[in-house]
Amino acid sequence: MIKKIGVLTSGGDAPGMNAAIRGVVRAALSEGLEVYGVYDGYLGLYEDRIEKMDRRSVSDVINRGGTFLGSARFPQFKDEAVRQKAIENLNKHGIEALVVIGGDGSYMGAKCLTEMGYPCIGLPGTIDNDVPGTDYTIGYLTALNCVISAIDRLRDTSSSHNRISVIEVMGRYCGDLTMAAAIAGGAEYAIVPEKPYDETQLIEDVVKGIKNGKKHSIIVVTEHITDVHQLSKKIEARTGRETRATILGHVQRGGAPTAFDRVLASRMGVYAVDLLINGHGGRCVGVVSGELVHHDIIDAIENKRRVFDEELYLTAAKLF
Ligand SMILES: Nc1ncnc2c1ncn2[C@@H]1O[C@H](COP(=O)(O)OP(=O)(O)O)[C@@H](O)[C@H]1O
Ligand SMILES: O=P(O)(O)OC[C@H]1O[C@](O)(COP(=O)(O)O)[C@@H](O)[C@@H]1O
Ligand SMILES: [Mg+2]
Repeated sequence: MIKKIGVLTSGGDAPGMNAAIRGVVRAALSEGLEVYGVYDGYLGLYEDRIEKMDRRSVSDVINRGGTFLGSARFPQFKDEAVRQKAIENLNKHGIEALVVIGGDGSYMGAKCLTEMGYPCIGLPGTIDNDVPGTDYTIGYLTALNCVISAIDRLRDTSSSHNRISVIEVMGRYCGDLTMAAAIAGGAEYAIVPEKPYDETQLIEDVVKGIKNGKKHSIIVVTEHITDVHQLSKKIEARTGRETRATILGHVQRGGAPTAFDRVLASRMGVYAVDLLINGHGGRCVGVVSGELVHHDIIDAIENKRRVFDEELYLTAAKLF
């Protein structure tokens, strides 16, 4: 049976990553395994910054946002020779399998290691909710709460000033955060990457809203679709209403994880260790309809697509 495992966090940090590391470390120790933490994701793996963890290593972290192990973007990991060095480092420590907590990019890294014969388990950790094979990623719902509270605040001031508010939300190329925040924040318009964007139509809809008596409007837009400052200027020019753009930025990534994310992360951490002691490597973990599931990581990346939630989209359309 497997005796030594490693754990790392990679890509953009997400609230609940600490709870997931803690789940992996404590479950592994409870099962009699040795567990090693890797600092700063694949970068630390390459640079051999690896330390043995004990139960106290993960004390006082369950409530903290971010990741105490650190994270990194390390594009060099796409290079096979770099990954080979990482595997050599793992072998040197006698670490037989690695739990990777991260988003779609980190999953690619874990898939590549698995293809090179080194077994990995992927846990979905990203605010973007863009990982295949799971309904929710660790950190998504915490970030969603943050976005909603920002929208609430912007609503207060934009309604006081009869202004239009354009709010840019993270998500990379996934509109889940935008869609859900728009519904929960009572926004008038949600612009997401999964649907065509028609700027002229949007501006005319805003004009129509004003004609129908709207005193202010909230438009929520996923990043990378348009320049929200330019869009605001165009809306202001067409409507004659003051319009302000707000890019929420990295505040969305921080803060204490919600109860849901702490529980989800803890469950997934324990589940990852269960998979490894039962001889499963090369898997990625998800939660589907409340149940934990695991998929082949290579198949999940090559063949599973994130399905856009049409029902949510249609619901939003009736509420705006
Ligand atoms: N195609 C790939 N092959 C190997 N490693 C990758 C690949 N894509 C991403 N990675 C690794 O995963 C890291 C995190 O990916 P990134 O997309 O930045 O964040 P996330 O995992 O949160 O989506 C990258 O910095 C890189 O080290
Ligand atoms: O922190 P950075 O490097 O500026 O990256 C910002 C990106 O990271 C995210 O916050 C999280 O994305 P990942 O989980 O893919 O890392 C995206 O929503 C955003 O586009
Ligand atoms: Mg990603």
